[in-house]
Amino acid sequence: MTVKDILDAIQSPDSTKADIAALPLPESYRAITVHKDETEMFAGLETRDKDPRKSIHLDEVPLPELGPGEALVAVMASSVNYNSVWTSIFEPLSTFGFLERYGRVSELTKRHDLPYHIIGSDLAGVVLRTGPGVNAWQAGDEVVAHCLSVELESSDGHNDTMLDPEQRIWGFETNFGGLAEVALVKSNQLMPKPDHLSWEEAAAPGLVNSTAYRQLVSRNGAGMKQGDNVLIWGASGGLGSYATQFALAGGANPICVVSSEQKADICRSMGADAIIDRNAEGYKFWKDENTQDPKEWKRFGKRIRELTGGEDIDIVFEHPGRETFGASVFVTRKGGTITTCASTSGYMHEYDNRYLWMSLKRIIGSHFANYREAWEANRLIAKGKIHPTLSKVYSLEDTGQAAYDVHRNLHQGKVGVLCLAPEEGLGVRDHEKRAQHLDAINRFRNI
Ligand SMILES: C/C=C/C(=O)SCCNC(=O)CCNC(=O)[C@H](O)C(C)(C)COP(=O)(O)OP(=O)(O)OC[C@H]1O[C@@H](n2cnc3c(N)ncnc32)[C@H](O)[C@@H]1OP(=O)(O)O
Ligand SMILES: NC(=O)C1=CN([C@@H]2O[C@H](COP(=O)(O)OP(=O)(O)OC[C@H]3O[C@@H](n4cnc5c(N)ncnc54)[C@H](OP(=O)(O)O)[C@@H]3O)[C@@H](O)[C@H]2O)C=CC1
Repeated sequence: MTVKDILDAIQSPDSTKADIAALPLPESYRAITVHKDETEMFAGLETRDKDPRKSIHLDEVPLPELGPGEALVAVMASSVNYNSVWTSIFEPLSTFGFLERYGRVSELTKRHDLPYHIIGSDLAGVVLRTGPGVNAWQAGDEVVAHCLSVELESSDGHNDTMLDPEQRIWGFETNFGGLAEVALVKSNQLMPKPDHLSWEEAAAPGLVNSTAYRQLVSRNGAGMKQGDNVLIWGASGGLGSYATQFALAGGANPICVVSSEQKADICRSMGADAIIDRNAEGYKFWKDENTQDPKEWKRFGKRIRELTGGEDIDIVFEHPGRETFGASVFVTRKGGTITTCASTSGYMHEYDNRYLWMSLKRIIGSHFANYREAWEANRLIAKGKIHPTLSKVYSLEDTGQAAYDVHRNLHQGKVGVLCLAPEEGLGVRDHEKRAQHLDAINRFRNI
């Protein structure tokens, strides 16, 4: 049995779930990997000069053993997330350290500690097999997978699964990720594939949509409410394109920061009207590598007040990190919230703490989403209330180029990858629902 036979069975209109369940599993499959013996290949280079096209490989790999509570999924499509960029440039750490640590947890997790790391934290596809103890899902189910991997053996994670001491991001801190023809997931990562979307559209939102949902909407994050002024950095990027949609759909007032007129247009087409082009307006929050310029924070804050009719920011949706964090803390209103999930430009932040404590502001750390939050975020996609922001789609062979584009900020919204799907546009089941949302679904395409 080869992967090609599996694809044929999935694509055949006559296949039943029983047929898929009866398919023998392939011994190997193609997967995007980075190699442990190459972790030093970029030593001495600046971050921006580390080229994912050099470190990302397409390899034939053996199928991993299926354990209890797990599922093997035939991956029709995946997407590029920034965590795969981090893995491919071995920053801030080599992810092989995560695999080694996971491998020490149990006999079964040893499988993950390999000299290659199959990366990728999103997928849309079809369940091939489930392990012992899995009842909610069966072979043939069309699914997407979120990227929260938890052991749940400790009480710490039973209120909010993100707090599990063995919480990991699948395809980043675990092996057998989604940028591959087959992926291994825990069955509690599975969610129904939105039926009005193609495989590549369904694979695009998962990670960023769930993260933006927790960070901005959930009470575990900023708990956004109607009328809030929400400053969204990178408002047309991966996270930001979902944060902007959540702000608009939730009756808040997004103030979108972008770096080009083209990106400003995308935000306008989503329905936002308060937009700051950080490039055109030339904000320079740092005078040099070690000194910030509070006058620039103030100029930025004045611009926000012009756009809001004199109001300041209730919630900052932060992720650029070092470059913007001082400004983010400054422009937040008294009692407001800065919610952060990343530090793309550097994780050693500096801000003037007087503006935080004297004005009773709060900084909230947020990371991915718990199962319930991921499910709620996916439900909004399935209902057509939030839409994928897929711009460009690459083949599995070209994943290195796709990751390069994201690393160099050459992309818009989300970048998709076809894994088993032979072409774009397949997998749509509800054409009527799709027709109602077609413009929104295609908003980011080919720009
Ligand atoms: C969904 C998508 C998400 C994204 O895209 S996020 C962006 C990409 N992700 C990242 O950039 C994050 C990458 N990860 C990291 O950089 C590291 O992963 C962390 C900095 C988050 C953690 O570092 P580490 O070295 O893994 O863990 P330690 O907690 O620093 O543990 C080292 C030692 O320090 C001890 N320790 C921890 N807390 C304390 C404490 N409070 N007091 C004393 N010791 C402490 C531990 O036990 C351990 O010790 P022992 O080495 O001996 O085992
Ligand atoms: N903790 C978590 O759960 C998650 C963390 N992340 C992390 O969040 C970060 C962003 O991810 P994602 O949105 O997918 O990435 P994208 O690259 O798709 O989007 C980020 C956007 O941020 C803007 N940006 C980048 N650098 C700067 C800067 N120095 N100053 C101001 N704006 C900047 C850019 O927009 P423009 O040029 O238009 O301003 C860019 O498009 C990554 O570091 C990622 O690892 C992502 C998802 C989950």
